[in-house]
Amino acid sequence: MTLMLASVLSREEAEIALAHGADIIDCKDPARGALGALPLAQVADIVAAVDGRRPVSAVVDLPHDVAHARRAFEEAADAGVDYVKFALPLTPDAGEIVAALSPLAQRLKIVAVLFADLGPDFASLPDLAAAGFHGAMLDTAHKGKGRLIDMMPVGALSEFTGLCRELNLSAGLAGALEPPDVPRLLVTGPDVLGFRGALCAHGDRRAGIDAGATRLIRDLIPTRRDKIDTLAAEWALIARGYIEPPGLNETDCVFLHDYVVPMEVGAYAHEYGHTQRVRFNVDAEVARVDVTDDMRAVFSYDVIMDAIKVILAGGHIAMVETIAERLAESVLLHERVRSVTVQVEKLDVAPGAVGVKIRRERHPDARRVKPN
Ligand SMILES: O=C[C@H](O)COP(=O)(O)O
Repeated sequence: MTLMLASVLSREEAEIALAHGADIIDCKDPARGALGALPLAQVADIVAAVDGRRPVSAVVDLPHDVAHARRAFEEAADAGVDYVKFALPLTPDAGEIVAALSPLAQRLKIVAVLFADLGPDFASLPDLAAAGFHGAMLDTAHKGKGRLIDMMPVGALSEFTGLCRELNLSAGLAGALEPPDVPRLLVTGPDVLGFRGALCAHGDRRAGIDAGATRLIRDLIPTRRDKIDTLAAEWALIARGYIEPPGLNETDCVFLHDYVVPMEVGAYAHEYGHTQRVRFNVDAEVARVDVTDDMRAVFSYDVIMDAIKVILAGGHIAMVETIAERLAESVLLHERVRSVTVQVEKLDVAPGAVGVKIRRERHPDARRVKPN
């Protein structure tokens, strides 16, 4: 289950985020860059306002002196937060700092933040796990210069969340995320999606948290159904195909046609070590919901394209059949998809195209029913 993290700078913003479904309240000062710490008194005030209704995280500016770094974390813990986030240094002594913070990991959930636009080194993830850290989060350092998915392809994001999963680290993704990014990033299986800008009016991370914007993000992230208690949430269930829309049983087709990418594919020895052109044609039969122009109801062709990119990021694949099966399975993960037809063709093997075309349906039992 992916959790929604909302970055706030006051108790008033924390109340809005809580009222509209945030799972984690993150204390951060957007006026101080990508990972600006709030004064401890403000953090303590937010903790008091939240009053245990949800976990609270806080950003700590990491002093480079290890003793001071440890003290900064202890002060955050004393303020009552559940998680502490800090920017993992890119300097050679990062491992030393991680090791020095390790003893604190017994009493505090520590999350190291890596920046997708600063050339993060995923090789540091095992050190974080060995130090007992709770998790790692990919964010963007230069706000206003693009979204996370602009800075790092979805295949690399999927690699990050996969590595974290293997290391039993919580995997967070953030970075100027916008509503259309949410279904695309859910495909990578993050434990946490973090937001500030998308929760604010007009996406301006330095404006205040906006109730409607926060509600939209909440509705885009599937939540435990036992928390569903509003018509809007029920409608979100309809949009995701958990329950049948009243009186509607038609489907729409969302497609991606003639998408040609260079890919390492083939079973012959001579097909290894280089790419060849592969063409994708995908038609997803999607349950129609009687709405327009609302992100909550969208099953986007982006999701199909991202699923292909995630498969590509996995390296050489011998059989086009394997590619087709994995792609169909990934697209069918989305509750609104009733069936999908996938055609995968190699274009450089013969004068024409060779490949496979499959059709897979959602298993009837897979359809969720509205909680009673
Ligand atoms: O961890 C969450 C960050 O505060 C994300 O902020 P942003 O959405 O403005 O990039």
